[in-house]
Amino acid sequence: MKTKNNIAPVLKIEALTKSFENNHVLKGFSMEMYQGENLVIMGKSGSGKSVMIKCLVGLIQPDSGIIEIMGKQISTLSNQELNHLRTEIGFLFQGSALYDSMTVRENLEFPLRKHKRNQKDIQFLVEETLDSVGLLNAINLMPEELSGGMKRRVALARALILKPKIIIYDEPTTGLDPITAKEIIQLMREIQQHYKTSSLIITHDIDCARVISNRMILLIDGMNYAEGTFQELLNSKDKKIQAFFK
Ligand SMILES: Nc1ncnc2c1ncn2[C@@H]1O[C@H](COP(=O)(O)OP(=O)(O)OP(=O)(O)O)[C@@H](O)[C@H]1O
Repeated sequence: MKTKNNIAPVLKIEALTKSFENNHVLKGFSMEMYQGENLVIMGKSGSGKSVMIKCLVGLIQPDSGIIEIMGKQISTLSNQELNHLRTEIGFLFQGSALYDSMTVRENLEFPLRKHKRNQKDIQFLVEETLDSVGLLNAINLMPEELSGGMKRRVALARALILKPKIIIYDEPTTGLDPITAKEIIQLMREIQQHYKTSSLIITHDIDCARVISNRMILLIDGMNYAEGTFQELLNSKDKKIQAFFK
């Protein structure tokens, strides 16, 4: 396997293509992500970020290309192996997507049920994870009783509860006021330090990208058009790159 400084990537995408009829969305997108890094992917609306994530987690089939997660090529895995691999990945989707009819505790218990843990372990994990997002006191509340920022924290706790090696954040600050967005970004940084996860962050929020990214990739015209640190990309003279920072 190709490595950088002898470290294998936790995630590797090579020459990914996906079209919907004449709409060629991904045209050979490649990237690598390494353990412990916060990698931000930016791209204009409709550039194919969600399509890329769906390919990554096996929700849609790419037309061609290779995806490796922790050294495993996902197209070669059985459903059972794929399901197991998915437990190593946490997701924070747009809009939080909590179950409205369940309490915070039940929302967090839900992903654990499938994994045959005993009630005592479940209770411990739920409380530990809620504490790590600063919301232990909200454990018995219903989602409708939470603010937007609290909902996002609970969703983050749910993404973390199986202690994933990779977390995928899809627009983590969308719909939040600037102060709450800053709090969520700060929490993402703390979580990365505490759990040593690798984070793939899809965002339009340039402030979020500046604060959180160790490295960024710009998805333009279906390709990995540019990658580098925030500062490197900010200093670029390329007009397509500059457009992101205006
Ligand atoms: N299931 C599908 N069938 C047909 N076209 C699709 C499908 N899913 C996505 N597309 C098309 O693929 C393109 C990329 O969509 P995608 O949702 O990945 O964009 P995005 O970069 O995530 O945008 P946004 O930032 O607005 O969320 C769009 O033109 C979209 O219409």
